[in-house]
Amino acid sequence: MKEFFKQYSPFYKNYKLQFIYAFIGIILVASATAGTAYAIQPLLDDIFINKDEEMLYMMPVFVILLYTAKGFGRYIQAYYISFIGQDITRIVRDRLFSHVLNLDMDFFQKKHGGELVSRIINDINRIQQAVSNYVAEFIREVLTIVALIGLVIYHSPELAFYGLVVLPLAIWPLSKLAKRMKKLSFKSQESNADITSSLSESFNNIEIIKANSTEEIEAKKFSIHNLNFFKYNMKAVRTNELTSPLMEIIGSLAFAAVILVGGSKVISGELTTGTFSSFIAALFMLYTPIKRLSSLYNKMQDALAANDRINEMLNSKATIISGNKEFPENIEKISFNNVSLNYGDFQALKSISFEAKKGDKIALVGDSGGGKSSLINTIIRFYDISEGEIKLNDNLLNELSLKSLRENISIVTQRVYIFNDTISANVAYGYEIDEKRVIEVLKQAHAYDFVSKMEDGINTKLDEFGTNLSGGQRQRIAIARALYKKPKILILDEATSALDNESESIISQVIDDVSVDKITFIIAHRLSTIKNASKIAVFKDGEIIDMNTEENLLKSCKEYQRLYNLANI
Ligand SMILES: Nc1ncnc2c1ncn2[C@@H]1O[C@H](COP(=O)(O)OP(=O)(O)OP(=O)(O)O)[C@@H](O)[C@H]1O
Repeated sequence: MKEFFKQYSPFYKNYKLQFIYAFIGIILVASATAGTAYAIQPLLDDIFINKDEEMLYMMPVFVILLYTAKGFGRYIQAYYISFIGQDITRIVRDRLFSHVLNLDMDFFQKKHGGELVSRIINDINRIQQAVSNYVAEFIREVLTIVALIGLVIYHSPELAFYGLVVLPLAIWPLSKLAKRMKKLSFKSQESNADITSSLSESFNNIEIIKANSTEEIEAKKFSIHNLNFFKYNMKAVRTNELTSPLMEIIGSLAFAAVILVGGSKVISGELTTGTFSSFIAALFMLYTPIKRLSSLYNKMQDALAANDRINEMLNSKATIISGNKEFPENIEKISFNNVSLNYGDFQALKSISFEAKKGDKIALVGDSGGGKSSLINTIIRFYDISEGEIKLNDNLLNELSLKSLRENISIVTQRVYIFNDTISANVAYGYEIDEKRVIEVLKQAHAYDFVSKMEDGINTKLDEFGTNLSGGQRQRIAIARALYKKPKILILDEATSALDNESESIISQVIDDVSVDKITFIIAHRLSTIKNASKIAVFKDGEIIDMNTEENLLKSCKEYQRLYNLANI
């Protein structure tokens, strides 16, 4: 808990004014609560017993004032405290999202998208209450307790002793309950993340679910996660709700003692009825904030568990570190020297060495799993190599700034990413929209024909998955996006796989034209796509077993002959 507040206290200094207003509210609530208990004594002694008429008119005014002050105090406290909580969580959520976006590709491969969504939304919501409301409630309840304890001691120190002596008894069971709450909160949050993951998986894979009629299977899988969530929540409710009866039973012991001792003092005339009633009222009122404090402590455990999960993410660091050199103005060559790449224990690339020059179109071919995409991963630094070196001109790849490196590389993969925005914003993604250039690259990508026929042309809105486009049209938009930023390295990973033969051959021509001032890598299973490649690298089990022109490979490389024959069956 100390750690938690240490982590969030630096935020508080930005909210000095809001804290002052909230604190005024808290003081009003605490003192009005104690005032209400105090009011019972003059009510009984002066009005009912001494029949004091002046008091009869003063008391109603006093009570209205007390409750108005309490209501007003509660309102400003609630408003300003919520403001602080909402604002801190907004900032933490922004920070967490941009931190996560900057983590390695590997992190995203291992974590489920739904789990990340759950942490950024649900876990942060759970800390919102803790950073603000719980703090305010804590202060308010403590002040109320102090004011009420002051009042009971003022009325009768002896009775106060009997009324309060049992309190320490409650500490041990309450702390046990709190520990259990933290454990349960952690489990409940994990199963909440499972629910979100399961939902996002189902909606992302809806096509395959429908095509295989697996709605029922998926619904059953979901209901298992849902049931787990329910079970953990119910366990948490059981634990949390125990606090209240526990406190009440302990409180009843105190009341019993007070009635016995206090009652006999009233009978013997040592105490007035009014003082005794006011004392009892204060004691009653005292147990409410104490009960609230202990349930606050339990709820805090939920926030602590959420915070542990948030910190786990904030503490994961990117291992792909940016260099500080700019990408060379004029790219001459890229060279691979004995490059290996491991994914954990698995070696995906083994001793790769070759060089590609400006204007080269390097085709990467080979069986599935051969390592072609892994090579691309090393160029764009989605993964860092385990051995060897990659150089751009004479700069080591990892000496370049990541931003500059990625600004100068365009990659088109088989999976096309469309953002929920206009066609022009999708094409110019990450850059200022220059409509002339958008149209130019759409034409190059052979996409302008269909775009210009759309109702709003390049301003037509696409949805997130580009469902208002065909597969081939989506690919053309992706190719236009890749050309828009005038990359110095162009990577096409099965980028034309969804195109018909005619469009594919036109786009191959376009690629030939644009590739003169860049280095182009092309991965394609359709060998017609790579017929104009300057060199073809043949991958097998993470190695390049041969690299040559198609003509030479057909003469001397058995593996290429095999691929060629397979492709031409
Ligand atoms: N992120 C990853 N983590 C662990 N292993 C991976 C990862 N990406 C790829 N691999 C493994 O590395 C090997 C090479 O994969 P890669 O994607 O480079 O092959 P590929 O030649 O591009 O295949 P395809 O033609 O099917 O796209 C495969 O065995 C694959 O399972």
